Formats: sequence, C-alpha cells, structure tokens
Amino acid sequence: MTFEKTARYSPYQTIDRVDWARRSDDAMLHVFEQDMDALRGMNEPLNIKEITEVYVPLSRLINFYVKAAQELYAATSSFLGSTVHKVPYIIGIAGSVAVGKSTTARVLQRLLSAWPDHPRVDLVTTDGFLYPNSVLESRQLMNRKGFPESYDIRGLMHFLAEVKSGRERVSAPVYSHLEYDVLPGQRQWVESPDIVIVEGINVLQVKQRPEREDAVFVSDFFDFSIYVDAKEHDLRQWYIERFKRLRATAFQDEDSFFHRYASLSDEESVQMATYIWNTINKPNLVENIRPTRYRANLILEKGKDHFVKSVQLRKI
Ligand SMILES: Nc1ncnc2c1ncn2[C@@H]1O[C@H](COP(=O)(O)OP(=O)(O)O)[C@@H](O)[C@H]1O
Ligand SMILES: CC(C)(COP(=O)(O)O)[C@@H](O)C(=O)NCCC(=O)O
Repeated sequence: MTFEKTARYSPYQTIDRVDWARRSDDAMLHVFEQDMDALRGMNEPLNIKEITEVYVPLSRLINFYVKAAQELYAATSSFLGSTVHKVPYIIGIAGSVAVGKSTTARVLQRLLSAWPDHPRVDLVTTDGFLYPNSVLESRQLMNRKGFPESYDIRGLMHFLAEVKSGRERVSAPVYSHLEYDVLPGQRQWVESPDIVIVEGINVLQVKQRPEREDAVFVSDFFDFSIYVDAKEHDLRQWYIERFKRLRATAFQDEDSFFHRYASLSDEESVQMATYIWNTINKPNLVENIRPTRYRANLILEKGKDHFVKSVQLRKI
C-alpha cells in the first residue's frame, strides 16, 4: 500500500504585503486623501506608507463585507416579511497587550468612516469591562489584570447584545490607563452606529462556561474579527518602549497610578517593565490570548517596528 503525501490544509490564505498593497486602488486612495491629513494630525505612530499599503486595503475589504452583510440582512427580513431596522456591523480586534490593537482600531475607525457612504463608526475597548481595582483587590486579582477572571464578561455580553439588537443608545463603562482603574460613574455612549469596533485582548476568548450547550461567547456578536500578531520578543520590546514613554509623560502626573515610577532611571524602567511583562502580560499572552488567534477571520502579522509583513484571510 502506498501513502500519498497530502498538502496540509489551512483555513487561511496568506497574502504577502506586496500583494496585499495591490488590493488598494488609486481612485480609493484619492477618496482618502483629505483624511490622510486628519490621520497625520491624529498623532498616531503609523506612517502614511503603512496606512496606504496595509490599512486602506483592509478598510476596503471590510467595506465590501459590511455592504454584503446589509444585503443579506435585508434578504432575510424580506423572506420573513419583517421590517428592516438598522443592525450595526460589529468588528472585533484581538491580540496581545502592546501589539497595537488600539492604534489599529483608531485608524480603522477613521478610514471606515471616510468611505463615500460615511458610515458612523464607534469604537469601544474592553478595558472598560475590567472589574474596578477595589473588586480586583478584594478578590486578590490585582496581579491578574487582563486575565479572563478580571473582566465582567456578563457586562460586556449584555452591552453587545443591546448594540446588536439595534437599541439606539447603549453605554459602556470607561477605563483610564492613567488612573489604572475604571472611572466611577463615567460612561461612553454608542448611538445608532453603522459599525462598532470592539477592541481588547479577550474578545476571541471562549472560556466562559463552555460546558453549557447554550453558551454564548463575545465573538458570537462579531461579523468580522481581526487578530493582530507579532513575535513575543517584539511585543516585550514595544511594551518596554511604551512604559518608558509613559514614564516620561503620563506617569509624571501626580494623579497617575504609576506616579511612583516617574523618577525611575532608564535602566530601572526597563527592569520594571520587563518584570511586569514576564509576570503578567506574557503568561496571559501564552495561556489566554495567543490560543485565540485562529478564531479570527483575518490575522495581521507584524514584524519589527510594527511593519505588517503579511495578512492571513480565512477562506470560509
Ligand atoms: N503601526 C504602528 N506603528 C508604530 N508604532 C505602533 C503601531 N501600532 C502601535 N504602535 C505603538 O506600540 C505601542 C502599543 O500600541 P497600542 O495601540 O497602545 O497597543 P495595545 O492597544 O494593543 O496595547 C504604543 O506605544 C504605540 O504607539
Ligand atoms: C488593561 C490591560 C489588561 C489591557 O491591555 P491593552 O489595552 O494595553 O491591550 C493592560 O494594559 C494591563 O494593565 N495589564 C496588566 C499589567 C500591566 O500593568 O501592564
């Protein structure tokens, strides 16, 4: 008996950067020209080459998907004879701490809302659904911030269910990185959006009571999801760099939770950031975040300096 070597099947097709950049087009870049100035003014670390070659094609693909989803929804409504009401398209963005989720989300928000039909795009981060420090302290979870047990997942699911049911005004709690805590009494309002981007390390996790057959997961509310990926040593480096930058800026503020780190030397900052990375964020990446990578519809693979090397797009 002979065994034929079969090629390993992957549910993803990999598109290298050069090919991906071709998925943009001149007419479309023209549409974005005015917005490029606004993007430059947003003080984002991305350069224009990265935006035009990676993020503009991504926004183009998502724009196609949003239109297709709206048509599908209208077809179902017509079949059922029900009235069509607006249901927001929800995009999840996952990935490690410091991989650039918030940056990607803000740039996508800007690009998607610049499309000719000007969809209203809201952005929510799951940080707001972390339990307040007082709760984390009482449960001895302060060193587990970001781990599944540190989030009010029920609150997040309730928020998403309300958004997806088409409610006009829905609110979410707000987290402050400066205060390192949820801000008491503050809410962020999401009002009749066409698209909602939900960004956070935990958005593709499925650990909540998977044993129940009627279990619903955060990602069940997503129409499209992205995992931003990078090598662990790059992530650590980006985390350390962000920590050093915060020490020189935000930590100087007396209200900052980390004000005590404001006077650290460069070397001490690297040691402190490396310690936090190795004891909290890296274990969380390995145990809870990276295993969710292949649940995403699209994976952005970053190399050194946040440069996107390739894109993996789910075939089905
Ligand atoms: N595309 C990019 N190019 C250059 N720097 C980036 C890029 N995306 C993020 N960064 C930087 O990397 C760090 C982490 O990014 P951030 O968006 O805060 O990550 P996350 O939300 O995943 O924790 C920040 O210092 C940010 O300025
Ligand atoms: C609040 C977070 C879990 C969320 O991460 P991010 O928004 O940076 O991706 C993270 O920033 C965090 O606070 N981690 C705990 C350890 C630390 O202080 O970095």
